[in-house]
Amino acid sequence: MNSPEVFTPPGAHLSFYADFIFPEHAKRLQETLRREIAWRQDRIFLFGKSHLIPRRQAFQGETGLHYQYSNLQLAAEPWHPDVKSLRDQLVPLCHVPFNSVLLNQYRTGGDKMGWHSDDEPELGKNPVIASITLGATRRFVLKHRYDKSQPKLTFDLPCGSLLIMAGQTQHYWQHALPETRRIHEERINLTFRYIIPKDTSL
Ligand SMILES: O=C(O)CCC(=O)C(=O)O
Ligand SMILES: [Fe+2]
Repeated sequence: MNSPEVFTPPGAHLSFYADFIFPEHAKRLQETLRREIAWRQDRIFLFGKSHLIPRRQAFQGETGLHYQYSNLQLAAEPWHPDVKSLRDQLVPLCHVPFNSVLLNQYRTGGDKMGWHSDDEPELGKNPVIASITLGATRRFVLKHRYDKSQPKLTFDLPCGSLLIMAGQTQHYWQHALPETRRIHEERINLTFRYIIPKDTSL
């Protein structure tokens, strides 16, 4: 594996590995996950109205973990073995004991994710998020939350790439995956996270 390209604009720390997974392996993995993941298209409520989210997703990890997102609470499903082996590669690389992953399936360029930060309290302070792309290259953009003079950052994330967001990135920056109508192929994205387990003994 080549060393990453590192980007450190004010308040962010991003490491980009263009070729984290070999192309043939990445392609096979995409096909396996497309077939074997229990993808769901949930509804969220925004300003009193219900919307189908513009992508499909799944949440996996250690038993008992939950991911809270808008009005949704997803309980962790058991690791898919191929997802678990990616986790096992990322733990020593990032020095983070990732215990969960959010999987997103963008069926075509019409599927997308709006501006947000991954700053839920259960991720703790300065969470490290490791993001793997399989399938179509889509544009991933970041913008500073407060300092509008900071230029936007754009990454074209290719199949098999890894982008690590670390440091204060989630406090000072938002990110999004805009729709790209000219793309008709699927992209699958896996964002590995460490969720602080709730102490159930209390
Ligand atoms: O699909 C992507 O690259 C971004 C996913 C993301 O931001 C998230 O899951 O929080
Ligand atoms: Fe995110």
